[in-house]
Amino acid sequence: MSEDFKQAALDYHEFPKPGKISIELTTPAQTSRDLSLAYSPGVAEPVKAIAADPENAYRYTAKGNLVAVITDGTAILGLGNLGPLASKPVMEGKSLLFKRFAGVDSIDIEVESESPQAFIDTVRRIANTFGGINLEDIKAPECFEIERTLIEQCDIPVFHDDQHGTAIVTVAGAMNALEIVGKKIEDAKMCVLGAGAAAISCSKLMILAGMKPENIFMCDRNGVIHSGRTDLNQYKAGFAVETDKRTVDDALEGADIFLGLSGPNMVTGEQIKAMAKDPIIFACANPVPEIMPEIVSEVRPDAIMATGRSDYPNQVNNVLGFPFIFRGALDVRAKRINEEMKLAAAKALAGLAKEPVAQEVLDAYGLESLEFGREYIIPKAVDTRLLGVVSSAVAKAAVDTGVASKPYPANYPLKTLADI
Ligand SMILES: NC(=O)C1=CN([C@@H]2O[C@H](COP(=O)(O)OP(=O)(O)OC[C@H]3O[C@@H](n4cnc5c(N)ncnc54)[C@H](OP(=O)(O)O)[C@@H]3O)[C@@H](O)[C@H]2O)C=CC1
Ligand SMILES: CC(=O)C(=O)O
Ligand SMILES: [Mg+2]
Repeated sequence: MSEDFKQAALDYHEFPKPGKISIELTTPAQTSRDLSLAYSPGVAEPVKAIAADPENAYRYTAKGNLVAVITDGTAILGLGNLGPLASKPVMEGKSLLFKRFAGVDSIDIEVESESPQAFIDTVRRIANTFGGINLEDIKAPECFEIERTLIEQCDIPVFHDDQHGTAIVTVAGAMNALEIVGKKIEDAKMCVLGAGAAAISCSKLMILAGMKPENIFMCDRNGVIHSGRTDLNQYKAGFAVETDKRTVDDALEGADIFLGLSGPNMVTGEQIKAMAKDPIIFACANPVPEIMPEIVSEVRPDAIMATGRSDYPNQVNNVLGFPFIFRGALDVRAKRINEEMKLAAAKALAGLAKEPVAQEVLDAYGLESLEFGREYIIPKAVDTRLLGVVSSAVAKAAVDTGVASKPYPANYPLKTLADI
């Protein structure tokens, strides 16, 4: 990043007001009567209605369209454990994306917690306020138990974005990339660098989409996760394979897909030379990928390349998932976000990339044309059709699998934010 760009990023966050989000009123609050309705004495009426029936919270408060973005700051992007306060710009950023792309109101909450249990207790105690909880940037392995327990204890959707949002977008991109190079997911071999929240969840969804577990070579700091290792936690152990491969170089040799969910500049051009023909390289660490696209195009011009960033083609980033997944889940008041809803979202994303691209999308990216192919495997974040296509696929899957408390909405598929 140039010094100019770094300063521009700081200025963006400082001006015109510090931060990226604020709260707006939805009802009039000008006159004495307005205030009597909004506050005392009028507010007592919805209070009594909710006390009599908790469902009324969805009718009389902002709960139904409000998602908490909650973190402990232990895995902020690929920057590591910099603590809750430092994570606030990322969490405000997620709130910005929720509102901008899917009309979901959201507030960031950065929790200082001494243990996973303390974090769980904090989230559980404030869950009533929200229609959904988006867990963000919580490191593995703690994130798995945190999410599992909160799903069990809360009656609203709890979704760890780094796990499932990332997995949905990765599977969508990988399905399309494999189609473009004429390979089948059942035959594809994948080297995964990283064995944390995102890597484990992406690998699980790839298996659900058809990849063979024995074709996944996952690597952590100690190399390939194989059946001879005795240092694995239960989540990594689920990916231990019977193999002679030991290093990242071994795992890359002959691999059809490289999926990087680790940290900056972890692999070199030399290392990816050994991948199979037409390699698919998803270097998804943020903000600096495992390998830069410029290096890949030099050594492997036959590669399909994706990063998590907005400034290169093929942005494989959970921004394409979480706003629309919550939109669909909230609108049918789903109790949880299940595997069927995740796969439906992935398929909807993959399908949209094959449709003609709107002029407004081309304008936003300064492009003359764009069509399904090596440089366009996944829709652009500003594509307004994402709202309708992904949220309706998620809502339909929720209704079909019995986790929705409301029917498929009459106003679906949504065309614009004004339809919400
Ligand atoms: N594009 C996108 O949409 C997303 C991208 N990401 C990116 O993925 C990365 C990981 O995030 P997340 O899963 O949440 O974090 P976690 O802390 O849960 O996992 C990090 C993983 O990276 C591994 N790792 C770190 N350094 C190395 C190394 N030198 N060699 C091998 N493995 C290494 C760790 O290995 P070990 O287990 O040995 O400690 C760990 O398994 C981040 O860069 C993040 O920005 C995450 C979510 C979404
Ligand atoms: C994109 C994202 O959530 C991450 O890099 O952590
Ligand atoms: Mg994240």
